[in-house]
Amino acid sequence: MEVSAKDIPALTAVAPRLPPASTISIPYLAGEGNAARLAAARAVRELGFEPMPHISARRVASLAELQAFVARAAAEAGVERCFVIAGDPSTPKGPFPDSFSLIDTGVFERAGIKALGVGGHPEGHPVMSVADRWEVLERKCRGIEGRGMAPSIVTQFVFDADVVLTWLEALRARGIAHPVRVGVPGPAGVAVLARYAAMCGVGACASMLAKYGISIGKLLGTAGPDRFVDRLAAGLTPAHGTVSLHFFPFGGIAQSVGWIEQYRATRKQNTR
Ligand SMILES: NC(=O)C1=CN([C@@H]2O[C@H](COP(=O)(O)OP(=O)(O)OC[C@H]3O[C@@H](n4cnc5c(N)ncnc54)[C@H](O)[C@@H]3O)[C@@H](O)[C@H]2O)C=CC1
Ligand SMILES: Nc1nc(=O)c2c([nH]1)NC[C@@H]1CN(c3ccc(C(=O)N[C@@H](CCC(=O)O)C(=O)O)cc3)CN21
Repeated sequence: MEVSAKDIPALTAVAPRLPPASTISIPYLAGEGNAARLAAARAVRELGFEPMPHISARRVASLAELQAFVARAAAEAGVERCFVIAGDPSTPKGPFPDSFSLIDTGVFERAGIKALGVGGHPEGHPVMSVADRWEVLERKCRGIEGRGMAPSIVTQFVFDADVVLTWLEALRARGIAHPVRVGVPGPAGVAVLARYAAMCGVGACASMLAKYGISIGKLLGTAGPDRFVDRLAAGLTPAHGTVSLHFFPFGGIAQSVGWIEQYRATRKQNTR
């Protein structure tokens, strides 16, 4: 589950209902600085979860800033896993244009970080061709492994589970065997989901939205990932490797946790 600094009170409220040691991602939002994200990481640790701060390459001003952030995250919040991502700014703020340039500093393993997540893009990517995408993903994973850390992949959210299944097949066919967390939008109002899709550059045509359960004629309604998770669970085979979910709680933390509880209760046979 992804929880930003300002959502820590909401996480605290539902904490007893989440499995202990769940990984909680702390995204790098434009409005939240390093101090706020460090405080969030400490709070996540104190609640008994595993904090995974995101580092957005294009938002980091200097190597010194990166070193200080990772060192403090490790020392103050016991952080052992981070997620590296390029980030949306069209011009990098400092010396890091992409995720690989962060990995390549050596800062993470030197600070005792054990696992690094990178982004996957089942539906395509705003700036890279298909071939570049695979090459970049392989290079990032190799870089992480070469530095003695464990790579994992967290995908950008999509609305169509078939797109994810096809992408997973291509990923495994290329020999990339690392665990994947599939980004899934938690339940939210249809207009909210459409707004996040637009903000995050996620293509959401009517037929994909329909597969998620969103009908264009019902913009005032809400939609949850029931059909998406059903379809994904039905389509997954051992050949798809280790796959779990990463919730983007666009409709609120409590709503996503409530959805997970309800889904578990009604579809026990599909959960692992
Ligand atoms: N997968 C996910 O969960 C998330 C994805 N994103 C977005 O996905 C995009 C790609 O991130 P990564 O896969 O980490 O790429 P990356 O760091 O592996 O970079 C791959 C290539 O794309 C170029 N690039 C990346 N972002 C760019 C941008 N905003 N403007 C111009 N060129 C850019 C880089 O310079 C590099 O050549 C980012 O813009 C990021 O904001 C953001 C948050 C979460
Ligand atoms: N391209 C891209 N950039 C991202 O930053 C990003 C993704 N994709 N995909 C997955 C997550 C989702 N993320 C986001 C992006 C923006 C907000 C954000 O601005 N939230 C505002 C409310 C905006 C609104 O409701 O219109 C906030 O105050 O929380 C939150 C999470 C971060 N991640």
